[in-house]
Amino acid sequence: MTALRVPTEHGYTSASPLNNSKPTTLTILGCGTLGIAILSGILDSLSHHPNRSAAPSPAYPDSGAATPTSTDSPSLSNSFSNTLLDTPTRFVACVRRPQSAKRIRDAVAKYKLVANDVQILQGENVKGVQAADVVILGCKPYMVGEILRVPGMKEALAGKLLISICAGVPVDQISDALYEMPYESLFPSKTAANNGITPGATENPCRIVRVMPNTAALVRESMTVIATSTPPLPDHYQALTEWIFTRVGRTVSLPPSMMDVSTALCGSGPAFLALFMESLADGAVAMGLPRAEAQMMAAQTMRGTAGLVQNGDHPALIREKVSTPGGCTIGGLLVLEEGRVRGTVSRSVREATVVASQLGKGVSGVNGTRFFT
Ligand SMILES: NC(=O)C1=CN([C@@H]2O[C@H](COP(=O)(O)OP(=O)(O)OC[C@H]3O[C@@H](n4cnc5c(N)ncnc54)[C@H](OP(=O)(O)O)[C@@H]3O)[C@@H](O)[C@H]2O)C=CC1
Ligand SMILES: O=C(O)[C@@H]1CCC=N1
Repeated sequence: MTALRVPTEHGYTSASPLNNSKPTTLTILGCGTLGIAILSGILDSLSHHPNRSAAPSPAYPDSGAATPTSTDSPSLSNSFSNTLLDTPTRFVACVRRPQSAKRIRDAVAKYKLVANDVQILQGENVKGVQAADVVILGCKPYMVGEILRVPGMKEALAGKLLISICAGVPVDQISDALYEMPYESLFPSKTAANNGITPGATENPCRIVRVMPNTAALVRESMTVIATSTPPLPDHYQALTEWIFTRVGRTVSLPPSMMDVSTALCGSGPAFLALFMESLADGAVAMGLPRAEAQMMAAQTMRGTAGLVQNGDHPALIREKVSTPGGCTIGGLLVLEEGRVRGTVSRSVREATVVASQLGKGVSGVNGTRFFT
């Protein structure tokens, strides 16, 4: 038996009559640009495919390519049923300002089937976390301490899964804000001497996992990196994390040491690619193409090229195949090389990696101070 609950046109019902656990609630603590993108992507997934947990993305409607990890897999279903934790069907979004609340309301309004199950709270973070089974921490990196160190937060999080999407904030920093201890020491391995207890340790701490999605979660095309945890997440929390981020794109697991470069490549990547796309369109506009067509054509060309790479073609081979001897492509490519585009783009990823590593430290002006002491 699985304990998966599925949304229907008439509301939410349990897939199994034997499962009477309460609906699983996902709270986004700090629901701004990225939080809304993730929430919208999940709602889109649920509203288009209420009976399918591995819904294809709107960008590739027939392929299901954006969701390679099917949550229909027995292992995931079993993970949930073992703990009576369903996939989330209720959502809470926490912000401070009325205009932020309105922004969320406007964004979720179009997902009529599920929008009624989105509650927006202003200035009620602890209440939002109390209602949650799983929490996404979506505030700016420098706000993490201030948001987590409020009375009642630690208790509200007890035993729950806390997923941080904050750039440059290691798990230990979150653990320190909540428990004043490194994360690993919250879960001591049991020996005869300690009986699994560390002096001063918190009872029932939350599990923390760091992930790095990107803004394409809105169209369910995020590339999300899920950091491996020490100790590993319990299976049902690992499955829940993967469920959430496969709703909104692809996922990969990497060690925590890879999170800053992942932030630069995947988190910042849409901005870098948007700049390149604009440059392509600008060139075409300069040669007489109308702006709207130029932008659409640049976007589709970029997407098609990404598709070729995802289909197994090496980028260098794509370049060679397109470059007819004496043709226009090699002419254009050599202009790019003269402009040192490859070195410049690579350097921007290196720069963003170093800046990302500083973002959680609560200092301002991290750009322009690349040579940290
Ligand atoms: N934007 C992106 O593409 C990416 C962002 N990230 C990371 O995601 C996180 C969020 O970024 P982004 O969405 O751009 O930031 P936003 O500023 O858009 O969102 C932050 C949200 O947090 C809310 N917030 C701030 N303070 C509080 C508080 N005390 N209590 C409750 N809510 C609060 C804000 O609302 P209000 O002002 O009303 O309080 C706002 O809605 C960052 O840590 C960033 O590093 C990672 C990858 C990509
Ligand atoms: O620019 C930033 O700091 C955030 C993190 C990655 C994308 N946006």
